[in-house]
Amino acid sequence: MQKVYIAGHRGMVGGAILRRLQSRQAQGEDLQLITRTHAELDLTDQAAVRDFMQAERPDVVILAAAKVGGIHANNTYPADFIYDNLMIECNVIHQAFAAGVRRLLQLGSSCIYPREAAQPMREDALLTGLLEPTNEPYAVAKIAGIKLCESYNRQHGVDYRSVMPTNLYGPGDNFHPENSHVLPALIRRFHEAARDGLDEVVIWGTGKPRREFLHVDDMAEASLFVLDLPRAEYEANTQPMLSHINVGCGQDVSIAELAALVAKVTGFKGRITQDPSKPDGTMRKLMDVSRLARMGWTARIGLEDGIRQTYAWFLEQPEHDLRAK
Ligand SMILES: NC(=O)C1=CN([C@@H]2O[C@H](COP(=O)(O)OP(=O)(O)OC[C@H]3O[C@@H](n4cnc5c(N)ncnc54)[C@H](OP(=O)(O)O)[C@@H]3O)[C@@H](O)[C@H]2O)C=CC1
Ligand SMILES: C[C@H]1O[C@H](OP(=O)(O)OP(=O)(O)OC[C@H]2O[C@@H](n3cnc4c(=O)[nH]c(N)nc43)[C@H](O)[C@@H]2O)[C@@H](O)[C@@H](O)C1=O
Repeated sequence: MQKVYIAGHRGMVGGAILRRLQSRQAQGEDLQLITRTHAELDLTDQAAVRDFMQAERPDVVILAAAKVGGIHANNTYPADFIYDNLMIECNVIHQAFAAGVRRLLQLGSSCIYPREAAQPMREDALLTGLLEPTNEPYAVAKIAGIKLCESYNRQHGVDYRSVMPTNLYGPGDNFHPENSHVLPALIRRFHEAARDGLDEVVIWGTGKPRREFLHVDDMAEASLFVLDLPRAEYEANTQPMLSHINVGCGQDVSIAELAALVAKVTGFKGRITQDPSKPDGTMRKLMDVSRLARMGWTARIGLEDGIRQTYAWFLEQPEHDLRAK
């Protein structure tokens, strides 16, 4: 029996990972799944995390809890983004180690790479240049997460792994009108405009930045694929001080193209205009996913199909479940 703690199981990614593990359980895999809500266990509280890890002593930890948000939230609450994420990573990774956890997977983000990184961005672009200012505090915390794992591996011989997802979307996303990422924000805005018969939808920035979008079910599958790799295979494909693995689909679209796609899916027929007073952020961040492809995993869910499935899910949710208040 393996005892697996999923931190952040009520979030978009943690929820998708939990569903996959529950379906494995249902198929007979001998797993014990441990979860705590944010209200039950604040991961920024060192003593609470220590007590929890000592009491539960999981075999495996999946760290999918983080302070997460789009460009506006990152730019508006930089102290929350750096403090919460550093504290969560330090507490979960150190206290997991102290409780004897040998294997851990933590989730970073494609924003760890320099703003001007060569495209597509390879893992070895890390720490080669300046970061994008709109999310630098969050990115610094996410880089610290990678370095924490590598340092515990090097000093203590544990097996702590890192995956770096591109921009994610899907069921369970945050549809808040200001603090969310672009895809849920546009699904909500275009849906409401179509519903209310508006003739214009405004998108932030110039529409020219390009982003790569991965469906959360692909992300959950990739996370467990990386977690389940035999240690020798993980180590053969990474380096002790360059141990993270990019996760993406390998294709990007401009924000203007994305808006047109969301308009099509939601049935909005009016004009799409831009608000250039809002930040564009990084102009392009396309992942080089060849490391993960060599190891045997590639994405399956296409963008239009993924948006259609997410929109269908969105339509089924009561307003209060969309984190949109
Ligand atoms: N969404 C995206 O586009 C991307 C996400 N990632 C990474 O993937 C991971 C998962 O993100 P995602 O699922 O989208 O985010 P969500 O916001 O959907 O989920 C994060 C979860 O973490 C919990 N959490 C936050 N702070 C604490 C805390 N102090 N104590 C306990 N729990 C806490 C949240 O609970 P509550 O809501 O109650 O605060 C929430 O359930 C994160 O590491 C994120 O950085 C990386 C790239 C892109
Ligand atoms: C995952 C990733 O997410 C963030 O980085 P980002 O990719 O810049 O995030 P975003 O999804 O918010 O925006 C993408 C682009 O889209 C444009 N855009 C248009 N209209 C809306 C809109 O309505 N909302 C939002 N949020 N953006 C919009 C927006 O102006 C930008 O050009 C960081 O948290 C970072 O730390 C991180 O890891």
